[in-house]
Amino acid sequence: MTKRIVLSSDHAAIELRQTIARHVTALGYEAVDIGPTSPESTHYPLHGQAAAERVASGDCALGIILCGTGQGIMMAANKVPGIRCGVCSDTFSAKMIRQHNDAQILSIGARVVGEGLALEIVEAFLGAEFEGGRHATRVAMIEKTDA
Ligand SMILES: O=C[C@H](O)[C@H](O)[C@H](O)COP(=O)(O)O
Repeated sequence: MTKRIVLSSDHAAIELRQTIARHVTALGYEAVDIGPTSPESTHYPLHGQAAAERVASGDCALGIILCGTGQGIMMAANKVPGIRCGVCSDTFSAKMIRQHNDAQILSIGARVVGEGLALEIVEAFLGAEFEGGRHATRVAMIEKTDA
């Protein structure tokens, strides 16, 4: 089955989010872009939580969220129980948040990284798998704080 990837952002990242959604589709995933589409100012917590809920419910396997810095929307997503989201501005971190932290959601700052790097960050995140082992022990320790 095609992996479903949810995408959302605030107003600061609409164009980059749409570019990433097209790239995700070209890579063979199903992009579930939940908007917004209007350039009007909006509130990143709404969009971070909405994407995180799609992942937490199992509707989507992974997520990619964006705001100006990637920070605010990441903070909002991480408030949803069971969600692990990291902000990445480099490909190494994007790979490692999958391999070591089992992050289901990648956050990117549209005012921080350019389009070319953002697409490479997305590929690094989607192309990596959780390694388990000692990392699973540590992720379980994070999960305990949700209980
Ligand atoms: O972490 C928050 C994000 O970077 C927001 O995208 C940013 O705060 C929005 O700022 P403004 O309302 O000035 O466009």
